[in-house]
Amino acid sequence: MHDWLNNLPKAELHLHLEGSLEPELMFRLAERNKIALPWNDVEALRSAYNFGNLQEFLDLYYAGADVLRTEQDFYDLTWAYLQKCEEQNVVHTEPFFDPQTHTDRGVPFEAALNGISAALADGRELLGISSGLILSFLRHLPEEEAFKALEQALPYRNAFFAVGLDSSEVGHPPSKFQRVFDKARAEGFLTVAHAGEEGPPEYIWQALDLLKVSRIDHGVRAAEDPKLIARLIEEQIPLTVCPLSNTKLKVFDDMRQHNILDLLEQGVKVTVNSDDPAYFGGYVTENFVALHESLGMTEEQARRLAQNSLDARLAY
Ligand SMILES: Nc1ncnc2[nH]cnc12
Ligand SMILES: [Zn+2]
Repeated sequence: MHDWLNNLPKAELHLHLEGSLEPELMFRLAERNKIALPWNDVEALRSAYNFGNLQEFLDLYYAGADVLRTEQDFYDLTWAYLQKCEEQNVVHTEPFFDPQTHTDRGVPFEAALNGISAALADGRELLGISSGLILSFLRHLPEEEAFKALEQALPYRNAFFAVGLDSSEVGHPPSKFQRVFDKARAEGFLTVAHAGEEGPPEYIWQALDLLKVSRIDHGVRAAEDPKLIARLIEEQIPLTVCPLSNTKLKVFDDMRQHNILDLLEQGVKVTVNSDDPAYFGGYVTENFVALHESLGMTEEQARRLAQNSLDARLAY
């Protein structure tokens, strides 16, 4: 069923590696690392995946990420995701990696990065999937902490092509990170940022004007500001939209209310992505299927969305 959507060649431009941690792998890593999880089994964990907003999800997501301890763990996580990409004809991916989630728990930056980088290299060689990694700062922490994460990354400059901004959005505007983004750009990084997921259109303006981003992650609340929509169309700034995420986190109550196809028809360069597929009910193909089933996305629209994702790649 829906092979035509699965078979479309596509890129994924909004994927948190830690969000691809499937419950089965979480339990396997917990056992391997002798960590007690607060859930009895995979079913109990899955039944906790009911979120009222972004923060409720993040609390569980950071708890789950605690099973990631060794280089091998990060390799296994990334490799499992790449195998999904192969199954779904995702030919290119630009995942986020949040080092602070791990270094703050005592996991060495190098262990995490080496595991991820080795899997991405194998993905290139064995699966033919091209990729580029985005170093993403946690916006609920102070800007100084983001500076430290950037400093840690500089010896591995070539492992990353961009920096990003994620975690709790409301109350943590892009302006809080202007200086660290200035520094990252001076070091030659491109920039992207989550904005307009739960936060207001003003945060999208700030991401564009202060952080000089090449893409907006989510951005669906831009629809509330016609001037902003005009700018996104004029400059063809891509939005990495994540439909299943948006309904799971109640940005939209129901998929039938999602605005991605309206934005597409207005001329906004929207793309389809999975965000945290292990938590939100599916990878890229499942997101396309949801748009087809709930919004009546046509084959022509699906092709345009897939082409947008290839056009919006930043890493080569
Ligand atoms: N949807 C999301 N928004 C912000 N930060 C995140 N980190 C992981 N998923 C996220
Ligand atoms: Zn995200």
